Amino acid sequence: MRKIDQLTHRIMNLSTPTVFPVPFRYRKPGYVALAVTDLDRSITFYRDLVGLTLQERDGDEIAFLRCGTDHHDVVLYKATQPGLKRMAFQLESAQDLAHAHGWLTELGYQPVWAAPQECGTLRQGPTLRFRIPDCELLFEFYAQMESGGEWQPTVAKIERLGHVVIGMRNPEAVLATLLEKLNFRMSDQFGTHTWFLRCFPNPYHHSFAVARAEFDRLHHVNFMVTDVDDVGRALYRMRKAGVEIVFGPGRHDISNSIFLYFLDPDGMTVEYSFGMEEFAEDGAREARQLPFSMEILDSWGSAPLPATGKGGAVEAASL
Ligand SMILES: CC(C)c1ccc(C(=O)O)c(O)c1O
Ligand SMILES: [Fe+2]
Repeated sequence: MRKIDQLTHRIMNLSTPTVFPVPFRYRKPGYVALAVTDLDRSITFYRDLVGLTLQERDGDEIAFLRCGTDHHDVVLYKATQPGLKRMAFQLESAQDLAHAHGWLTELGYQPVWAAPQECGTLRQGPTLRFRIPDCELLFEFYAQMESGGEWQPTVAKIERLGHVVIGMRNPEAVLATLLEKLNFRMSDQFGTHTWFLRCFPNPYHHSFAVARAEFDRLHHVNFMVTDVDDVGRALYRMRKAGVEIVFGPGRHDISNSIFLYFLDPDGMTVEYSFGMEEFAEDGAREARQLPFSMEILDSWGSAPLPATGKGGAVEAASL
């Protein structure tokens, strides 16, 4: 059997923990922390063109934006280089968070509790951070975040922060950890380079996805919208504003989502999508190993421009 087939066979059989059930459950992808080179420029983009609301800014260094009732779904940090600072997941409860701490410690991942002052700035309860082997990405778990109050859509009826896709130089190692140790479930593999994962038991086809890349980097941040017209209107809004459209509009036959990808001011890729396959907690279908084909990637017939998914490294800063 070819090495790549052996690899695929191994990954596709990773879908449940091999030791015993992982002692915590996810509520949802919580928020994404991005490094941007010009805070005002990015606030204007994510607020006026993407449609998030500026909830709060901490001087000229940090901005909190939301697309729902949580205090933030995106946190922007002023930095010299654009990139992905961390990916935060909300767990189902404080008990899940406590169990996660013990579990991650047992695994030797040396999780650390964010300082109380930072939790205050983030308007979050206890917040855990850690890295996993062979991966630069900083993961964050929390259970409580202050509410930002009712959320009123503006230019788009965003439903939620949908998913984050990361490029990984060692996807096999990262997948083995995510699937065997961190309670992710595989929804589909696409070709030999992209794996779509659910943070269990969140039902959406993917909250997190891993793509093979030459170094650990952000591929894109996705926002799920309520209406297909949100995608159509975005196409013309972005064109009018001189924002580069890099892929779509189209339909991913993987998750059945209608999509549009465009670049933020730092060249980081943002995706709007409408519709997505959902999985029941019990009795969900098996993961598929889909062959790479452009028709599956976009059944409408578009193809991604080279700039798609290229902007921004995963920040390798200390915990
Ligand atoms: C091009 C990327 C990695 C991709 C492919 C498929 C879907 C989907 O089926 O929803 C995505 O959301 C993607 O971002
Ligand atoms: Fe996506």
